[in-house]
Amino acid sequence: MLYVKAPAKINLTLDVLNKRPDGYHEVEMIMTTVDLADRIGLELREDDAIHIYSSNNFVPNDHRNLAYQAAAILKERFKIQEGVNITIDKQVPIAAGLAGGSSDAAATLKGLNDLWNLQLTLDEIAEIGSEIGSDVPYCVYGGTAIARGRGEKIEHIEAPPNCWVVLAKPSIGVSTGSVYGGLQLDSIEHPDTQRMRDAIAKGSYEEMCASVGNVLESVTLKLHPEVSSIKEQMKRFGADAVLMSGSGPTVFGLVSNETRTTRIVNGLRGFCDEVYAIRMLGERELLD
Ligand SMILES: C[C@@](CO)(OP(=O)(O)O)[C@H](O)COP(=O)(O)OP(=O)(O)OC[C@H]1O[C@@H](n2ccc(N)nc2=O)[C@H](O)[C@@H]1O
Ligand SMILES: Nc1ncnc2c1ncn2[C@@H]1O[C@H](COP(=O)(O)OP(=O)(O)O)[C@@H](O)[C@H]1O
Repeated sequence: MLYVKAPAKINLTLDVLNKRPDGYHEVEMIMTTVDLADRIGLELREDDAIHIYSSNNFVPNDHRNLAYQAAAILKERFKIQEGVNITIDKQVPIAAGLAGGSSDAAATLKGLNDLWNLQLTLDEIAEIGSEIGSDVPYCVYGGTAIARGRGEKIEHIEAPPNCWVVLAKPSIGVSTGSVYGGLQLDSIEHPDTQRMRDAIAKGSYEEMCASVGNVLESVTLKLHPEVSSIKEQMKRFGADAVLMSGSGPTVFGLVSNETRTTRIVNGLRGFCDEVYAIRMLGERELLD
């Protein structure tokens, strides 16, 4: 069995520039990997089948699973006669704005590239990943990056200043498509992506905290007011910056010290079922 890590991401910024004729939105967003990951197990089968196993009942076990789609696309493109058992040890909250499914797909592509000896480069794997979902190419590389286009054009940047990240996921799932669909393009308050980029380049934690922003936040907050109260609680307990990740509903808080991190986690436990205190993992080479 080959095991591959599939880490979650958070969006430090997420801006939407316009809506494209193909229905997708042109984005500009800074993403960074955090230290919370699914573990994907890959085991080849002699027959032609792809089987998904997961102890989490919310993980689809058929073609709807993005890891299944990753295996299917490689099998078809490279005419592979073998099948594969894919075991997903789910640690990343589902439908949360943390790219868990996309990261599972990316890890499956990378693992099968090795097992089937396909000798694809990371760029080639990312290109194939873009057919599965907009976030998959970023997940193939991991680390810290600016994503553009519909999310698939990746520019790597340096890691942000390290800090604690508190994640709080309310027990609702959010559909990414309906959040993008609910966006009022003429009344967007754009985050300052360049300011975030400069803050990261300077290694300034304070500037980074002052520059977070996500245009999808107001859409999800309207649909799910509980996200708003989690944001308020996180601020009240002392996070230095608080933002929703991706299309939500997970809220993350950035915190510079451990004592305050513990206080925030304890404070949130009464309000929210899923709370995690983790670290940023913004360097690509730390991922394996
Ligand atoms: C919002 C973000 C931010 O990182 O992440 P999540 O909240 O999913 O983690 C991403 O843009 C999500 O990427 P991903 O989840 O891969 O989206 P896809 O499967 O490609 O698309 C799902 C749906 O979202 C909408 N969509 C997605 C990406 C984009 N740039 N414009 C869009 O309008 C489309 O309606 C599409 O049908
Ligand atoms: N491997 C997977 N893990 C989790 N969800 C998956 C997976 N494959 C497909 N899905 C489906 O994709 C949807 C979005 O899941 P996920 O990738 O966790 O969220 P997000 O895109 O918000 O980060 C879920 O509703 C789930 O049914």
